[in-house]
Amino acid sequence: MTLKLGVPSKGRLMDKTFDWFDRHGIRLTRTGSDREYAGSVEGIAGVALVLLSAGEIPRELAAGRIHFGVTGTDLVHEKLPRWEQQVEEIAPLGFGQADLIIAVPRAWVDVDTLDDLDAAAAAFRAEHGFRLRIATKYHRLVREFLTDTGVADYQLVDSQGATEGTVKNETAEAIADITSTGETLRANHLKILSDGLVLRSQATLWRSRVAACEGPDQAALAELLRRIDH
Ligand SMILES: Nc1ncnc2c1ncn2[C@@H]1O[C@H](COP(=O)(O)OP(=O)(O)OP(=O)(O)O)[C@@H](O)[C@H]1O
Ligand SMILES: O=P(O)(O)OC[C@H]1O[C@H](OP(=O)(O)OP(=O)(O)O)[C@H](O)[C@@H]1O
Repeated sequence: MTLKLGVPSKGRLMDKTFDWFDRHGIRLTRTGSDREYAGSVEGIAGVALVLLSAGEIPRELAAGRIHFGVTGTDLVHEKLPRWEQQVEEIAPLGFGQADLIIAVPRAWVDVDTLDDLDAAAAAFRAEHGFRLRIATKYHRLVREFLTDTGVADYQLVDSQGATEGTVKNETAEAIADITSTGETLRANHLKILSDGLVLRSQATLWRSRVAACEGPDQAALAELLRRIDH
């Protein structure tokens, strides 16, 4: 069976992933029109490129529909329960670094730590009759983190994008999202809690443990692992 390599189909991760494989003697290219999600692999036989949304690559790996895939640590940890059983981390790629953090309005001068947030959440509930809302798309990771750190009186509200805007829009009081330069947080008058780092993420090459059993082309597999020094 052709060895299938899943790569983000657009944006910052796609270009840097192509560069990374190029440095390892494997040339990935998009083919067809700008809009067509088709690609080719040169420099190694028996490998096919599958262009996918970064957010869907964890699921495709877990289902065994791709043998290898590139996506962020954050997306694998969020989307795959017990991810270690489903995928193997082959190599961090050194780009796409982002921190998943908890942030609150800068104007909350008394709230700098998770303990402060816990106290603020209890006070918020007493005053407003509903739980303080934290907007995020990282439901599993944030819930686990807040449980482990003892923050209780909150609710998660789903935000699939522009999460930092939810506080200004009054659909949430706090957020949990990834940050890289910190500019989006600053522009939206938010500050990171001093102990509010949930996860450090970067783009990573993963191997499906499920697809490994389903017989990819062994020569292609050996050659790919040799090229990436694994
Ligand atoms: N500002 C950023 N700097 C560096 N990495 C980032 C940044 N924002 C997101 N990332 C990383 O890029 C990866 C893809 O993020 P995201 O889910 O936002 O993808 P997307 O570009 O919206 O793609 P899609 O909608 O197709 O899934 C994630 O692993 C994330 O950690
Ligand atoms: O710390 P910074 O360098 O400012 O980057 C952080 C921003 O980048 C990502 O958003 P993206 O551009 O993917 O848009 P989205 O929020 O609509 O997903 C992330 O969700 C933050 O909003």
